[in-house]
Amino acid sequence: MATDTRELSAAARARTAVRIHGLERSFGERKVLQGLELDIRAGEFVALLGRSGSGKSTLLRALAGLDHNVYGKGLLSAPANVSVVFQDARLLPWKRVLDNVLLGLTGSDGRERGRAALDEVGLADRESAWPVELSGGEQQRVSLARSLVREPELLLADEPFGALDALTRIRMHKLLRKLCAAHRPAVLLVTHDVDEAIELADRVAVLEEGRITADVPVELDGPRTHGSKEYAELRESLLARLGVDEAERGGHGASQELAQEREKEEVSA
Ligand SMILES: Nc1ncnc2c1ncn2[C@@H]1O[C@H](COP(=O)(O)OP(=O)(O)OP(=O)(O)O)[C@@H](O)[C@H]1O
Repeated sequence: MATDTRELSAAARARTAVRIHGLERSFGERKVLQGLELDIRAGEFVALLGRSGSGKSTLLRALAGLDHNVYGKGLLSAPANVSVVFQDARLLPWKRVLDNVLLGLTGSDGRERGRAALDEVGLADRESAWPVELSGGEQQRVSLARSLVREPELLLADEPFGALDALTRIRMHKLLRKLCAAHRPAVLLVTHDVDEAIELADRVAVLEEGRITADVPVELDGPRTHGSKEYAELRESLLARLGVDEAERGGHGASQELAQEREKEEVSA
């Protein structure tokens, strides 16, 4: 874990950043969110798992204020200062890297903050590059810098690493952990990857049939490596909850090579 952790006071940690109570959302006859309940405390990192079509992106869009048709007897309270990271970096191709980071940023110290954010994601020397000159992982790092330079109270991430290769993804996990430890936003990360959820989150929630049906704290001591019994038990229980059967389980991220790579990254963290 990063050493530059910004400690939140006990009072700040106890503050609820996101409160969702009885949220409903339908598309025509199809009820996607049905009385959903979820709270996220300030600085807390929650991963959201769920089968394809279970409504994860619908929930994220509602929280981001991008869905003006959320209705029903629901309560949704989220901070105004929200940043969103998507699976594709969504950089403007006609703007250089630093200008992409600065998009919409106000204040006289903008360029300085933008450069500092690029430095945090390891791209200080690429500020004048065009997006097309960057790899997919580098573009996603610019997208993270663009999100965090705004010091959001809430960071929403919709499968941000889904399009990256497995090794780049591991490195991005390490970077995201470092950035979150430094900036302490509340985070809601949508992912299909159970390992990603366990490695990054304080809590893992499962969305099924429009509701949160499991909300599990990740209480693993030490590095979250695949080798530990606790990790394996939590992974199994989440996969079972998602209805992934025995034959499908070893899959994503479980190869020996990736497990070793993860451990190397943990040791150097
Ligand atoms: N604008 C829309 N109009 C009609 N139906 C929609 C709309 N947006 C989402 N849906 C439907 O709502 C359901 C949930 O979609 P959503 O994108 O939230 O799922 P998801 O859990 O994010 O899926 P995935 O993991 O595949 O990305 C799906 O059945 C989808 O077809």
